[in-house]
Amino acid sequence: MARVDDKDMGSDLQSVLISKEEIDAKLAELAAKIDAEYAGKDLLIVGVLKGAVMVMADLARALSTPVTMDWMAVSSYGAGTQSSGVVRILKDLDTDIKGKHVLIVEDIIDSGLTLSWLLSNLGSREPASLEVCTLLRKPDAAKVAIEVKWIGFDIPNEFVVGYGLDFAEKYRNLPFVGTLAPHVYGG
Ligand SMILES: O=P(O)(O)OC[C@H]1O[C@H](OP(=O)(O)OP(=O)(O)O)[C@H](O)[C@@H]1O
Ligand code: HPA
Ligand SMILES: [Mg+2]
Repeated sequence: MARVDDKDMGSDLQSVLISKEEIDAKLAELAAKIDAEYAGKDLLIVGVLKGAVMVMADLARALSTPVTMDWMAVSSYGAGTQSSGVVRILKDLDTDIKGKHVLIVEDIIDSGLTLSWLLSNLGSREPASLEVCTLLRKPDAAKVAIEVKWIGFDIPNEFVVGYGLDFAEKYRNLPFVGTLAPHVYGG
C-alpha cells in the first residue's frame, strides 16, 4: 500500500477515527497531568513494543518531567485480529524497577489481557508506583479488572490501525488512527 493521508486514505482504510491534530492535543493534555503527578520524582516510562513506539516518542517529548525510558516487548497476538490470550515476553526490561516510579505506556487496551499480565508481572518487581497511560481503549477492557490512570480516547470495538498500531505489521507509520476496511482482514 502506498503511504496515505487524510485526503487519500487508500482502499485498505475505511475512515480516519482520530486525526494527527487530535492525537497531538490529547498527548499535550495527558503530559500536563503526568507532569503534575510526578513533579519532583524520578519517572521511568516503559513502552510496550512495538505498538507504543509512536505514543512513547510523542508523549516523552510533550513531558516537562525528565524521564528515563525502557522498553518491553510482549506478544499476545498472532498475525490476525484476535488476542490469543497467551502472553510471551519477547524482550524484557534492561533495568531493575525496584523502588522506581514506573509508568507503562500503551497504544491500545483491547481485551485488556496484555496489560493485565504486564501489571502483575511488573508489579511483582516491587516498583515504588506503577501506573498506566494508554492512547486508546476499547469497550472489552472493562471486562478485566485493571486500573488505567490516563486514557486518551475510548473508541468503539472496531479494528484500528496507524500511529503504531498494525495489521499484520502494516500501517504502523500512518500519522493518524484509522479503521481498516473489513475486506482487508476478511471481516
Ligand atoms: O488488550 P489486548 O487485547 O491484550 O491488546 C492490546 C495489545 O495488543 C497490541 O500489541 P501486539 O501484541 O499485537 O504487539 P505489537 O504492539 O507489536 O503490535 C497492542 O499494541 C497492545 O499491546
Ligand atoms: O484494534 C487493534 N488494532 C491493532 N492492534 C490491536 N491490538 C489489539 N487491538 C488492536
Ligand atoms: Mg503492543
